[in-house]
Amino acid sequence: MSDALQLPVVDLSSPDRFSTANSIRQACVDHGFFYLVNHRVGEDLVKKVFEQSNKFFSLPIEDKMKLARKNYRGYTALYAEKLDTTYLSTKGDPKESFYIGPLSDDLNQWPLEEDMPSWRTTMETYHQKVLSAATKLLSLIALSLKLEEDFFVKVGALTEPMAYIRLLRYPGDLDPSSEEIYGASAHSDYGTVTLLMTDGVPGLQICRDKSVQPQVWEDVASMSGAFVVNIGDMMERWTNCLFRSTLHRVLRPRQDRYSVAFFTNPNKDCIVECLKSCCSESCLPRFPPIKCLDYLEERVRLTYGL
Ligand SMILES: O=C(O)CCC(=O)C(=O)O
Ligand SMILES: [Fe+2]
Repeated sequence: MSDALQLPVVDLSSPDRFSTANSIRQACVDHGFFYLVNHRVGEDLVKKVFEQSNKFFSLPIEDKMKLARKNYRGYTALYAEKLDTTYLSTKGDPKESFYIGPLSDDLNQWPLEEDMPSWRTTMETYHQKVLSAATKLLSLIALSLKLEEDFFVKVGALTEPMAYIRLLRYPGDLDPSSEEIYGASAHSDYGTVTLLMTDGVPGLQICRDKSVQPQVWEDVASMSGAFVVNIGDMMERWTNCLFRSTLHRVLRPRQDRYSVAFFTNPNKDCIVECLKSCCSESCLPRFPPIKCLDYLEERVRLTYGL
């Protein structure tokens, strides 16, 4: 991994907001991916989330299946998801995951308190902290697009946003002869921004230009303590492809790999439509306006082959 790609670094706590906004713009135009540092999500909390995640995935499969995914929350077993929906031959991705959605409703599923006493509070705290980092980041993204800082607040995106934690485990001990090469097959994320933490085991790759064939894939180096942030498809639609929703995938690891993704999707009724600053007579909107929930439901349906 010595020649792995180093991404641009964005400092979320820098007092110079305009210069930070400029570096975000550059990173989103060039890569659609960057490292986020000084995000104020404590190291101890991140460590606890990985410990609790490890503990949950170590449970017997029967126990995990008691919390099987409902209403987009809960456990998905190995091979349940196929992120590359264009790839017809494989059975699904060899990873297991657990989703925790907005804390404001009662739809989340939690392991029994007596089995995992600090699970729920750890995940709830992480949800709140990362959402607040994402909210701050979105205000800088608004600035970077020459919009008012509170643009995403004003369009309702941040009123009860559909924000999800996805805990992930990619097993390292799969049958070496099995056909899957990828732990997570090639995909782009659906929402505005994703904030990813990993345990440092390599595997993440990005394809910077999805229109060039054959595709060129580059390894992404992890940076201890930093989030790897990437732009999702709704932000790509908002910016009329100025900001890229970059294709990425995860190679099947040689040892167990754990990661925690945080997907920031707008409020379910928020309309995502081309920003005025991103279109002109010579650069027409490439996508029609969509309602966030309709768009997400369609993407999730394809991922699960429903
Ligand atoms: O596990 C990773 O490093 C990436 C996960 C990912 O891309 C996703 O869950 O959308
Ligand atoms: Fe992803």
